[in-house]
Amino acid sequence: MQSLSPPSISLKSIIGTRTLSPTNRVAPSRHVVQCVYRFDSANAAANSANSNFCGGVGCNRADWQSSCAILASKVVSQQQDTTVKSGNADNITAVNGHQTLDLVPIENLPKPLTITDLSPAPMHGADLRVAYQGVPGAYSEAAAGKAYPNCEAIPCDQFEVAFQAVELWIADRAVLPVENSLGGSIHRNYDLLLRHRLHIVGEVQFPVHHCLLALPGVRKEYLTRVISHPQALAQCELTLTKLGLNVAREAVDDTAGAAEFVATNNLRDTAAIASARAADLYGMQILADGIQDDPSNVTRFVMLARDPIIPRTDRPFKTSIVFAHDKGTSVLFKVLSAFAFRNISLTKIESRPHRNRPIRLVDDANVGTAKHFEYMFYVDFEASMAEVRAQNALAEVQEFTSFLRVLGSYPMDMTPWCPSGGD
Ligand SMILES: O=C(O)C(=O)C[C@]1(C(=O)O)C=C[C@@H](O)C=C1
Repeated sequence: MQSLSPPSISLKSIIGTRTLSPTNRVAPSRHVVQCVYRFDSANAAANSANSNFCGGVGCNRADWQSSCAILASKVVSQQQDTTVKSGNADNITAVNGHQTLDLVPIENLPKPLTITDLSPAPMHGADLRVAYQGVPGAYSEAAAGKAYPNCEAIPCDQFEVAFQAVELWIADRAVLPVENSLGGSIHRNYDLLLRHRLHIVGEVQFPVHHCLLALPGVRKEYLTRVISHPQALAQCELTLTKLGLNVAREAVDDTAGAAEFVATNNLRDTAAIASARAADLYGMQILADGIQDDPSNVTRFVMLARDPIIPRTDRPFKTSIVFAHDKGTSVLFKVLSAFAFRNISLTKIESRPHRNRPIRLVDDANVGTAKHFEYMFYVDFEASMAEVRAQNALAEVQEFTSFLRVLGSYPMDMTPWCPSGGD
């Protein structure tokens, strides 16, 4: 990943802040159903017989019991002419051969929430409000539209702000990228998943189709740098080189923000990697289309909510967990065998530093002190927490681990594969 070289670009300085009006807020729902996941093997069969094992809330066992609540809020869909809506079929038009939403003048685009905007306040429920990181035209906005077609997408200037927007009832959901097929994991969001108490309630896999954008009239030869989100730069690295663009790469907070930055500052020596929709929104021309190094470039986003959904067995589900062990990686094989013995496929393993205890010292009087790095392991597996085999697997995992948390059990994205479709 390229880091910013001086002068660094602060998107905050170009997008400013926004004060929330009362109508920008979400009322807490009154319809709340409680439920609890139990991984106790002795209770597993009973839990499964009681199809959604709702009703019990007491977490009187170990800390790996995740008690939770299901929000049964009724969301009223309502069109608001002044707001950019992601994925609303009525607004879609074809521009430059791409599907885009109707264009909105830049000054009317919603400004991203910042950390200083976050204050909880009730509101009278309208559309489902979905927080994403970036500015309008970001892939995350489009992913929010795919996940919740009639939602009101709320831009946030940082991932952390999107988490907090949901926790403080400013938004109902957050849609955040966790991994890309070329660029790999978005580590920041793994760390934030652990730090916050939100639940994963769904996933969307979104085809990411990058364009090289410049101001109208600018030619490739004028360019001295390319700016974008570090993931986008990584996903286009080979193609940029093939295009002869051996110029500086600079990282900014999001792809559409890069386009906005070039447009706002009238930079004729700088290109942005972003979506065709960002080109439309910020008045940029597309110098090159489809510049991702692999045509089937896909980013996986997770949807987060304050409360989990009830796991089911009538469609494919995935479950995401995070665990740690006092003795570090030595336990990994045992943990993973709990899934292998039950024929449960893992779809992802990620490890991150154990922030509370990053180093374990092992003293040996004869040879000195070994310094082992400690990790948090994130695992996604293909089963629903409503299945006995998943409950039994987690009961076993719990025996080997000192910390275990279920991040969510949610439907897998099974939408038909269309790699060139999204931007
Ligand atoms: O910058 C954006 O447009 C984003 O939505 C962020 C993001 C990411 O974080 O990976 C999302 C999808 C693409 O992989 C590139 C960037």
